[in-house]
Amino acid sequence: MMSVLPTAISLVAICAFLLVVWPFRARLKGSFNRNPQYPLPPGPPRSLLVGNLLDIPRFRAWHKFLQWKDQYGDVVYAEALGNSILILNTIESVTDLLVKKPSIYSDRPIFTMAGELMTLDNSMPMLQYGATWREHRKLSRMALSPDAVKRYHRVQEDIIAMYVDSLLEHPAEFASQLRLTAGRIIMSVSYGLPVQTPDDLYITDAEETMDMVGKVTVPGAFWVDLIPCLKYLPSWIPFNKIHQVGSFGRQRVERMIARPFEHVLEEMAKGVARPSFVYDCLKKLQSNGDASSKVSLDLIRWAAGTLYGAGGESTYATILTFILAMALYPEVQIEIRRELSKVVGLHRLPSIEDRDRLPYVSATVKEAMRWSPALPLGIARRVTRDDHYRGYHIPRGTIVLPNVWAISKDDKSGIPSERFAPERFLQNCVKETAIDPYLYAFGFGRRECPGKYLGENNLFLLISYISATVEISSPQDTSGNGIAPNPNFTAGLISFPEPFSVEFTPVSHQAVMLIKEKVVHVRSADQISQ
Ligand code: HEM
Repeated sequence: MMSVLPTAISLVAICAFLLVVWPFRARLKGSFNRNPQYPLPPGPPRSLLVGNLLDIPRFRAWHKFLQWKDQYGDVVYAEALGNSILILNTIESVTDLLVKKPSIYSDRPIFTMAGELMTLDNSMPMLQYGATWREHRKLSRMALSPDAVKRYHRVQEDIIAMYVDSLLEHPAEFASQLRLTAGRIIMSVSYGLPVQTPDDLYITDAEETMDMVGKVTVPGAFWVDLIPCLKYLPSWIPFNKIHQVGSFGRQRVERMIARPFEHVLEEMAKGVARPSFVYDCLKKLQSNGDASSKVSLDLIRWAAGTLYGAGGESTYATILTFILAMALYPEVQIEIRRELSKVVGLHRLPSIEDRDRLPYVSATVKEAMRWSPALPLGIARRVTRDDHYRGYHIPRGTIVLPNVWAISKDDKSGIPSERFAPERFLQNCVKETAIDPYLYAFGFGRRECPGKYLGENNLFLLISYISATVEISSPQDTSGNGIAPNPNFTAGLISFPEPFSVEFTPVSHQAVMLIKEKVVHVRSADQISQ
């Protein structure tokens, strides 16, 4: 009895603290920080204890935020358990804050579960805005600048040709093969893994880890993200899984970033490593006489691991969206093929160099990014200093969510936003073109996606190779009627279409032969170099 009493008292004290003091944190902070000249931005009424926690849906919050835009305006303020949240619903407000005030709006919120407990706060998308983040950006510029990505055109074309071949041979696996393809491109860029690699093992590893990351980074997925001091609760407390989940995630993340990196170290030691981001970085370290510095090796390890995590899933999500849209809007495919046959002809496959002469295909790439953006709320930011905007006070520590989904719903072109219509981006088709998704789908300001140029090339090549070779259609029922897939999308940080079925039919014998010849060539070149 004597030993139970202190434990019970401390539990009651912890619970009292969590329930009573913590939720008032923002209010208390606010009353010290608040500039009385400026009120907080408008937003839904907040309850005393939990703020708007119960108003913000755990899944697809972007829909609710769009409704709030109609009720409260472009810039909406909310609170959840003591955390201030600012939702930016227009490109103007995002540009004013995230682009024009980079020193205040380039930090990231702290995710206790994913960041601290699973160690993902070492990865570039989650790194705090500071010296280490700058080092990461410097390294990624070396591999991903507009000039640097030209080196990857060949390998992108080879891997994408193999994907299109898999559509002909194993059409039912179109989604899993696409994920593998997006992963292979990044693995090849980051670690120099061969095109048809026996090391798909690394990709499967990374996919599983990224699945987990997608779930654990949904804002509000864990109470410990809303109330960080919960991490101090001892693991023996019943139902407290915080440390167990954290430790499982940490091991997965460590495996994902360590194994392919060690593979490159081994290949370099044998003298057979292929050029890659890791190879280039390690060579540079060697030439600086810094090759055994643990800090530098760790930095490269994390920078490379981050590329896969950040780049593979967003490419997969965007192209899966394109495939779904093509089953629903066959007229778009007809137009793409018409343009491809006019500009590229029927005797070769498209290439990056054709892009400027393919305005409809380029507009389709934009429409695939707009119709259902891969990151509907971008990646959140955190305000590092008190600020004011449009007469409102923005408190330090506020989490900022750019509502990319709301921005993408603009219909100033006159074409309803629900329709998949590349024409909205073509000056000769509409009076006023829609906002260019390159201004929002890849993020903003200093934290804008560093993989943008590689990503754009992936999207362009995938869309043009697929369209040049196969026609995508809805499956048919027994009476021959098309069963149109439902355009439903998942609810994580990265949102992609929920599983759906489509059919792929070769557009011509000639188109199939072009892909087959390319694949034979890729396979033999790959074998020679192994
Ligand atoms: C369709 C393709 C892609 C889309 C839609 C996309 C989108 C995004 C978005 C929205 C962000 C957040 C930016 C912000 O906070 O403002 C981001 C960050 C990032 N992306 Fe991408 N991305 C794509 C492809 C890639 C690729 C191919 C790579 C790497 C090879 C990559 C690497 C990164 C990294 C490292 C970050 C974190 C940047 C930072 O926090 O400083 N992305 N991306």
